[in-house]
Amino acid sequence: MSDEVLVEISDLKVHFPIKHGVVFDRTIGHVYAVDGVDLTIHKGETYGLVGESGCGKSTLGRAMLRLTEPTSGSVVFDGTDVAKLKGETLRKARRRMQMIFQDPLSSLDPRQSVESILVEGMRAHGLDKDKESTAKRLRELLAAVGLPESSLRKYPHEFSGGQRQRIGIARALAVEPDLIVADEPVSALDVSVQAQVVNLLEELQDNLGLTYLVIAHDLAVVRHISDRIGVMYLGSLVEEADSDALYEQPLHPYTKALLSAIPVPDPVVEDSREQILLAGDLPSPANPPNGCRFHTRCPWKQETRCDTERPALREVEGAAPGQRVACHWAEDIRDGKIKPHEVKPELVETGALNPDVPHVASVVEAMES
Ligand SMILES: Nc1ncnc2c1ncn2[C@@H]1O[C@H](COP(=O)(O)OP(=O)(O)OP(=O)(O)O)[C@@H](O)[C@H]1O
Repeated sequence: MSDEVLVEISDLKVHFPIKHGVVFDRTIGHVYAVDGVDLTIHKGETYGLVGESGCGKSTLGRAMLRLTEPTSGSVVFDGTDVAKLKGETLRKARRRMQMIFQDPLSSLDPRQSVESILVEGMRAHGLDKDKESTAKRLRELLAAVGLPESSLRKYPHEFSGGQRQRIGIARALAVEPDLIVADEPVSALDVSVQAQVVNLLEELQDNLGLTYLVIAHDLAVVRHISDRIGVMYLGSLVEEADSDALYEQPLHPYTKALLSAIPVPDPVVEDSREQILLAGDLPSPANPPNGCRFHTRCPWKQETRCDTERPALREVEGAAPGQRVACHWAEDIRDGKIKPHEVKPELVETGALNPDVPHVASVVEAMES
């Protein structure tokens, strides 16, 4: 990873209008899917974006690539503001930023052969110069993702889930991108296959100098491949840090809760660990709470600052270099000066935060073996 910045996102907002009415389509509100995100990705790094379903991760990824139009803010890619690009310049910039999706079957056209899928993007960007060099490139792409040459004549339904994801990766690579946004790239795959695809992504990054934004709700997967991690909650980043620092000393109550839901394989350690339970459901992004968005579920919530003042993402003394947190009380919570409130058992609602226990443990094991 270099110090050179590839993507700089500033105060990015994506608000989807909520329409109502049969004759007149009135806007009666907005879904604040992304609501003021600042984020920097360096060349060659893997930035992991985590958070519960619905917190705005995919929308942020899509807005970065301008597949979704941002409401405001800027996305500067390699020195150029993507939001200002039009026509040919936008098309050129898009070649350099590709996306891999969660469900390769629905993102690959079932009527197209693998050859046609791979050539399509190359053709759109004028990279299929002549028959011979295109054939050579197709062979290289398949070799890079570990598929046999015979795959070219086959159709998506003839492959397994893991193989289809390899086709999706080859399709992204076909246009020689610099940045790949991988939206839940392995969550639809079997555990053993997940590790293979994650390892392939890492290998490709080493060989081709790619930069990744990996979106996932599964912290185990993100930890393994990310250099840095951003934790999202209701449209904004609540914490950002180097991967190891985030796991060793999480500062935001939401990050602590997410991490405490990951099981540790050692039962003695597991029993002695603090389990942070969150009260209540994730609020609707159409009606986010005032002040700190997390205050309705936070075990450390303090009157009245948390309900009224939205905390900025900031550095905290004594934290790891580059670690930033959006909590008014991060130091006091870390130093034990503020104790968590007791959560009434009937209010406890951890479903969304409680990953499937054996699943997460086995992914980690498979990746470490
Ligand atoms: N095109 C759209 N129009 C209206 N609302 C949308 C649109 N796309 C997403 N949303 C809403 O924006 C919010 C954020 O969605 P998003 O898909 O970005 O979240 P996510 O964190 O990626 O979740 P998931 O993992 O379930 O995809 C959700 O409430 C979603 O319903």
